[in-house]
Amino acid sequence: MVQSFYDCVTNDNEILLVHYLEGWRELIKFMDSMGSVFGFISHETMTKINILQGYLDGENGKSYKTIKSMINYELENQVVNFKYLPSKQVPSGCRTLLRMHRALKWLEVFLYKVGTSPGHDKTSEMCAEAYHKTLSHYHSWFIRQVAEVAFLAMPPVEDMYKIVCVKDHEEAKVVLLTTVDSIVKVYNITQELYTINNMLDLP
Ligand SMILES: CCCCCCCCCCCCC/C=C/[C@@H](O)[C@H](COP(=O)(O)O)NC(=O)CCCCCCCCCCCCCCC
Repeated sequence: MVQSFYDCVTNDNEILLVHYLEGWRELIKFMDSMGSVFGFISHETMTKINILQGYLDGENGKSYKTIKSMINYELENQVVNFKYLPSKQVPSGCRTLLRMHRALKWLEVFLYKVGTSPGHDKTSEMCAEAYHKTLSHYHSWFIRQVAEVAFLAMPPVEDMYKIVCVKDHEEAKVVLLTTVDSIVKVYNITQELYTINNMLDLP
């Protein structure tokens, strides 16, 4: 997963969509190993990945090579709707990736917390705290309630160490902070692209 997010960024600071999606697929594997309670989150994430993969494999796939080229292509071809979400069309790549981009901020804050809070074993609290600071702002009341319930099922920190294949907090800190580092790079580049194109609020 770290490798995919690392490989995402080219020397010109472009983000390769194929690796971005691979990183997300790896995250889903972690989530799936935490239990079926997270199934709906996993399913939601997979739906978004599949939309983007569909564009990447489609006839205009070359235009979806990087996030920047996707934005340019979709803007030039009026694929992005700034006013509402058309119900009968596949959502644009830009609005789909924006949802994942917002979730990436949650992940960054959460992993940083786990990596820098030795002895803090309440992953559910750290997860909820990260969610309140980030992704929850974009979710309806209903989704927020469902998310809160799912957080209660988060495994204890020792189990999370096993999931990320480390034995104690010291090792976890190195792995998690390296991960955070690569996520931050990807997040910042994406954020800048969405900001200059006025696309941070796409419906
Ligand atoms: C394993 C812990 C998982 C905690 C996940 C925290 C985020 C919880 C949010 C759950 C909401 C999902 C339900 C659907 C939301 C959608 O309404 C909403 C908006 O979409 P729309 O505009 O098309 O309607 N969708 C989204 O915001 C996308 C949410 C994507 C959530 C991705 C979560 C990824 C989690 C990766 C966990 C990896 C754990 C790694 C541990 C080492």
